[in-house]
Amino acid sequence: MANKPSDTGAIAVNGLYAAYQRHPVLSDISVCFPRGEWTAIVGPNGAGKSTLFHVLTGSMKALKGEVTAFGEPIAEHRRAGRIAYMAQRDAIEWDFPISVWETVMTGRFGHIRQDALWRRLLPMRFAHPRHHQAVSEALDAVDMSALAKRPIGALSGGQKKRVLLARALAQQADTLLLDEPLAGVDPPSEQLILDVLAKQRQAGRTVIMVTHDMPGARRFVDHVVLINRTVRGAGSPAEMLSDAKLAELAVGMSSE
Ligand SMILES: Nc1ncnc2c1ncn2[C@@H]1O[C@H](COP(=O)(O)OP(=O)(O)OP(=O)(O)O)[C@@H](O)[C@H]1O
Repeated sequence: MANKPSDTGAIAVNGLYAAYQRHPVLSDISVCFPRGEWTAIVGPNGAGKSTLFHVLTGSMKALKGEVTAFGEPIAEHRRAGRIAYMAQRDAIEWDFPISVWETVMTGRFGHIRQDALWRRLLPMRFAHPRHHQAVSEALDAVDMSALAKRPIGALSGGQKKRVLLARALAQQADTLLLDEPLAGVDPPSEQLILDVLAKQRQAGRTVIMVTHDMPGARRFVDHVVLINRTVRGAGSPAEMLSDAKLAELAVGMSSE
């Protein structure tokens, strides 16, 4: 049974509909992502998982419905830089001639916007020391400090994922939205990313990730939301990730 939206959630979605042109993708999504917990969003290809993130991040407008974060409209929460988003790897132009450090620094833009005007006009290397500190900590967390000066086009697939994660971490947001952070990475990078996310959760952050990695989800997350165009279930990993439940999800049947 899908859980009902409530103010106790980091993010509460109520009666959400979304479509591309006239093609409906999300229908009557009502779900609550518990605060301070690590949630996996699971569903088959084309189920609308990324689309839900597009709505939560404000890059796509819902047709209908309401989304709140910590009890306030999510747009306010976003404006205050309290939601970080890690897109899928192909959302970035990797041939763009910028370094790993500069890419991670772009995660600070929400905070830099609040700096004094004279500081904002300076080149990025003169940004306030707290932004440098946040970038250094994020690069350390994903073990990429040694490659800080490397052009992003010269990274491996797993390194690119780590850079995207570091950019999200550099935002120092209280909620992390991660679209397939484990896709296409080798086992050491996967372990590192899972460890980083476990630490974020221990630090009290709310972590919400889309994943197809069932073993990782079973081992690590607190909560699972099943989506196939609408919410097909929400609950513990043991309950939601059983073979029977996943088989139902794949064919789009409701388990309720
Ligand atoms: N920009 C777009 N224009 C039109 N249709 C789109 C667009 N983006 C996605 N879609 C369609 O919307 C549906 C949901 O896509 P979405 O990317 O949200 O699914 P997903 O669950 O994230 O899938 P995957 O696991 O494959 O990443 C799919 O049928 C997809 O083809």
